[in-house]
Amino acid sequence: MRNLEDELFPSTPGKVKIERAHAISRQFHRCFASTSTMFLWALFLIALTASYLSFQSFVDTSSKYFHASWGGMHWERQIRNSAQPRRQNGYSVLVTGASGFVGSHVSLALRRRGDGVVGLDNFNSYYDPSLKKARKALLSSHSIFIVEGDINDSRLLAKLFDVVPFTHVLHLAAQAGVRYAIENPASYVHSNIAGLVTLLEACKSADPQPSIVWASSSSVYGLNDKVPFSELDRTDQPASLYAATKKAGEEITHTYNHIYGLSITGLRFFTVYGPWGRPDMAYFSFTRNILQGKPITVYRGKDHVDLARDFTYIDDIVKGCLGALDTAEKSTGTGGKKRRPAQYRIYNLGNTSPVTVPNLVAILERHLKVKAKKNVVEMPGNGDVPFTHANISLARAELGYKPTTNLETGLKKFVKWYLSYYGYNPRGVRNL
Ligand SMILES: O=C(O)[C@H]1O[C@H](OP(=O)(O)OP(=O)(O)OC[C@H]2O[C@@H](n3ccc(=O)[nH]c3=O)[C@H](O)[C@@H]2O)[C@H](O)[C@@H](O)[C@H]1O
Repeated sequence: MRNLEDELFPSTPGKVKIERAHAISRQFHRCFASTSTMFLWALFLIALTASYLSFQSFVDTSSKYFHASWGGMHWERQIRNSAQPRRQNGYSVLVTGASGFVGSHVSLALRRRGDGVVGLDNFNSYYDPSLKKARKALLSSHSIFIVEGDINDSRLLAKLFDVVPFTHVLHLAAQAGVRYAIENPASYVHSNIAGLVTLLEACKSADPQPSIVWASSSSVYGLNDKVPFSELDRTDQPASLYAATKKAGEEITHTYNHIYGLSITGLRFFTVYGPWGRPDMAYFSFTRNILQGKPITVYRGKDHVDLARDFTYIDDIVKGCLGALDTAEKSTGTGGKKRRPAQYRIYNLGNTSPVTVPNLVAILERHLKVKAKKNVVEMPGNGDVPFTHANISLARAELGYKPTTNLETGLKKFVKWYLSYYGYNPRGVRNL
């Protein structure tokens, strides 16, 4: 009986050697053949994986592209229409942050007098984006088109300047809020530094270069205690990262003015308030809480001194912005080089009459006809300054800036708007 070994190795010795040799060689070939097959399979799999990955990245990139809310002939037509001035020698203004508080007001004012306006806004969720969408709808009803995009998107900016020879850029897009900088410092660097530089790069390369008017802040005066704050006062002691990024913006814009001939006007806004305002600001959140019967926190300075702000009404700020745009000279650069020195200006846009925070609350109580539940606490060390007070002589002389609305009147208008927008609904949800 042949055992298993016999089966494998036949009994003839000589033949065995030969057979064995053939068997080994066959096995070797089989083995080699299977190794090379495996190798080929492995190669095939690697190639498949690689092509899958590159396809995925293509899909990612293109989906980013295809899903971007900008681009295409229809989009370009909307941009051109919106940028078209309706008056002789009217401007074509790119307004960044156009769905923001100040941005929406100035855009409407520009449109009303016949200038062309294209808005740019990223609709971030720092505060309720539905308010920004509502402002967008308002602008849209006045034929102002707002591009949904970020000032950090250099391709988008290049495209916008490619489609429209903007005469002016009103740069209001920013991460606002003094105290939020403690929670999210990176957002300030992203918008107020990186975003600003990306925008200035686009402006510097644009042909023609636009004139730039942009929002700095009263917060740059920081710990300065010489009042009222004048543009000549020191601004090297910021109390918050917000203030530091705005101060950095003033230095950065100076550099672009110096090297590339961009015409620059920086406006230091003093606590702007009014209808369609920012829900994160004290007058707005106090109103909401008072109406909802919730307590409000009122900060107080050292030695029980009340905090005070030079609250400035939005319509006055709008006039200041228009004055700055109207007196802005043309930029002097081309092809990334300046041909001669360009205009560089900084102005305070305040109200010149500071009001204490308890006084602000008292005015709101009167207009709302509701008593506030106040929690008075020591001002936390989170970036606040005890007071602001603008000297506006320069803006008055050079921009024709003349604020006319006091806090009493301005808050009355704000409360009227607030109640019509949100209704009396105690939850503060908009009644549609
Ligand atoms: O001029 C500016 O450049 C800045 O103005 C605004 O900052 P501020 O002047 O700090 O306004 P805002 O927050 O309304 O606080 C007002 C007062 O209420 C006090 N305050 C605030 C909140 C609170 O809960 N309690 C309170 O007492 C608070 O201590 C303060 O005394 C913009 O937000 C900012 O983006 C920037 O534009």
